[in-house]
Amino acid sequence: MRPSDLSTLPDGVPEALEAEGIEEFYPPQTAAVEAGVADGESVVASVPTASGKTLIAELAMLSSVARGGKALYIVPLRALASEKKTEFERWERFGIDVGVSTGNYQSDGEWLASRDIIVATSEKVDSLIRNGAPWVNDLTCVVADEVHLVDDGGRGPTLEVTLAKLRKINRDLQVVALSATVGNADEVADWLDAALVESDWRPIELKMGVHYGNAVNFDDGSQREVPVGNGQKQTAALVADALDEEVDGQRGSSLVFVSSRRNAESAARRLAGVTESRLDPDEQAALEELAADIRDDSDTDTSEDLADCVRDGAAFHHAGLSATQRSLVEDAFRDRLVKCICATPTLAAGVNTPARRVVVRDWKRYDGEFGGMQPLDTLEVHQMMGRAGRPGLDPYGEALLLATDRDTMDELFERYVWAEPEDVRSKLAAEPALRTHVLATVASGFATTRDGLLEFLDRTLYASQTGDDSRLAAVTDRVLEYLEANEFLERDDGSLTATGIGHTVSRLYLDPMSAAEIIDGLREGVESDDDDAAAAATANRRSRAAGDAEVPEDIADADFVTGNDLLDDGGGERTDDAGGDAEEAVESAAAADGDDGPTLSPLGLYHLVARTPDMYQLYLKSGDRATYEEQFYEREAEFLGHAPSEFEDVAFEDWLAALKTARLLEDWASELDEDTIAERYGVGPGDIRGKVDTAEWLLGATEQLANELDLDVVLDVREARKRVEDGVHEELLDLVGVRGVGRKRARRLFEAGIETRAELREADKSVVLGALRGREQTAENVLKAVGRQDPSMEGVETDASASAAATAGSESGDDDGSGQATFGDFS
Ligand SMILES: Nc1ncnc2c1ncn2[C@@H]1O[C@H](COP(=O)(O)OP(=O)(O)OP(=O)(O)O)[C@@H](O)[C@H]1O
Repeated sequence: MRPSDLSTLPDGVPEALEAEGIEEFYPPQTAAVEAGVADGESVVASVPTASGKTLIAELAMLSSVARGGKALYIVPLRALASEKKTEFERWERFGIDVGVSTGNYQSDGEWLASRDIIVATSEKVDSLIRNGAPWVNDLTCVVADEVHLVDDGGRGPTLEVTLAKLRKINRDLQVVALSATVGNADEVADWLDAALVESDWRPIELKMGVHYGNAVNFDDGSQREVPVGNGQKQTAALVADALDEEVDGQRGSSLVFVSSRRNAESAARRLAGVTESRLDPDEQAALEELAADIRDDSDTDTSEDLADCVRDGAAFHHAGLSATQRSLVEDAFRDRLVKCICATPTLAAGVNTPARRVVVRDWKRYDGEFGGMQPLDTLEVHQMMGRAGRPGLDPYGEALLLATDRDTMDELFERYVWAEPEDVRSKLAAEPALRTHVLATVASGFATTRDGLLEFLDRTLYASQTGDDSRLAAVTDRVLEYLEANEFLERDDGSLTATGIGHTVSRLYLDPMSAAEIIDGLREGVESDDDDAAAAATANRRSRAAGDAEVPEDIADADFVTGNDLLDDGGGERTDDAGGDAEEAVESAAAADGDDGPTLSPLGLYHLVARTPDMYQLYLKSGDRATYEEQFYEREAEFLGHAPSEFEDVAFEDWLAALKTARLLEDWASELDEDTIAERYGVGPGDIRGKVDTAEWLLGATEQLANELDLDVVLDVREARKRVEDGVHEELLDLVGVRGVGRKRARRLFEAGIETRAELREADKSVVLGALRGREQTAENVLKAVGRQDPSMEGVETDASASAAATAGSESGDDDGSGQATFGDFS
């Protein structure tokens, strides 16, 4: 079957598809068309990676739009949202408007309402529904990408409930769910009342095998000799072997999956030795440039390490990298410039980075629940393996595991090569998931009674899988009690109503437990301020719920698909749609808040939001406990709420971990440079941005809660929020991160008229940066160096005043923390 055989697509689209090289549909695509995907029928497609799932979704969406409808494409990661948007934008020349809505891209409701295809994360869609986005009612087609992630305990329930809500809003909705090959795709199809397209077909052969001794043993019984030299590691031998084999003039690139960030970094450093010796001069020159771009993006040790590896043709990839660095690495790998990436499993979660050879080096991870290292799920390993084989580039893909003894080789064949992936199981019947979704379901009017609520939950995968709703009912009842006790819901004769504050919590996209913690902390702060802040802070200690158990340091860095990455990526989505007029209300409350000055310290507020379940706290590493215990006693009077005693071990550690996170935010707000923050807290630039984004969102929510509850602390909260926000002004974002330019220096450059990275490049960067750093340099010289003399800068310091600024700089925390002169204070 060919695109031109379809009469449902908008005019011109079939020809455009054929011009792109899609002359015949792949077999799973033909099966989906036969199941009615282009005629408005719901379909679940459970097929291997790279087998053309996106086109199945496009056929559904484009046909739906051609019939006058509107389509929504739900992605699991923000990074994927922009990737998909760019992909779909090629349809704009046929009059199809594409929009994206994620935390990063704020798009107003009306503009989104005018789009034909909207791409969004599931959290964003959930938030849009909670905030009553009217266009949601007009949807005719919804695509759920990577639907097997409903199995994820953290984010799965949001996708599950969101699909249930969308289907309740619009009974005729076409649902197209794209899934990896899983054990029970039929159950997912049953749940969605969809036809099932299931297939093992792939456009490129995927050979799976295990390297043991001096050879790879493949699933088809064949062997490939890959000797491991003396002192060499198996991974290095395999990466070298792929690179040394030219097929159609192309050498093979490799993707190596490891269990933690630290492992990714050290493996990349080692493998850089393998790739470096195989680069040609053109590649070397291009990689030098790429390394410079990576250094330009951020000023931390992580960036430095990454740039060093990239210069030699290898890279690491994990959540500690900034978004820009991640995409630079991904693009260079796709362009075959970077020959090898060592990645944590996040990279397997859909971002399009195929390689000829995939090596799953670490197949165990630390599991706090079961203790010790546990094998990864088959599904997860299959997702990593599925990255092997680049369509159109490689004749085949190879996915390899490593064994150092025969028993392990047998185990790996059993567990991953021969095994079928696990079933997808709903994770909805857990209190943390239901706490937030029950409140939102009632607040947005999807249910008004307990029975109505249970009936709604009956539409979920959980209900359809278990057929027994007693557990769901039991957890729901416990959650209802919790929500009532915290005054988010009222129950009267079986009817359920969200309170005013309950509505706000739902719209703000807060976990009700975060909201309860924040409200308690604020109230406590107001009361203890009335009494005596210092005395009250030490009184009334009580135990808090158990937090994270101690985790070995290296393991604490591990970031798996089900862990920090996904949650950081979407969990902290901001809901600017909520309470559009709240800003105004806060203004008036602030005006009425006639305080003489702040009564709650920013650190106290950072700590308050850092201990909510919506913030992923920093871990305490070895040696941290003593540091933060000391700070705990020094800053005790600033904490809001009841601190646990040091004898309550787990709760106390949890409190200290929140203090560490709060201290990072405090350092950020005081404009300490990124490099020093990264080193002090043992984090990467991506982590810093993640914490800051989440804190901004939570402090904004705290401000609205304080206002709504009429607590006399609105100004304090606003002050704390602004400090975090002003850590980097929007206008400075482009400059911050250029190597050697922290936030303070960016401001100086901005004031001197250099407002963008491009302008900085145009100017002689080394001269400018030299001037920024040098003790002898004056502002005047800097301006001269960049060929500008802004009249508003008249009267900038002379040499003498600059050296005075240098001395002051060392006290007030200048940009690089070295006490050297920046270029004085123009303002
Ligand atoms: N019928 C076809 N003929 C030729 N090429 C195709 C066809 N369908 C899809 N492709 C191409 O195959 C590649 C892989 O497709 P796609 O990215 O949609 O796979 P996928 O199943 O979504 O993969 P993943 O699971 O990795 O997200 C793309 O480059 C796409 O353009």
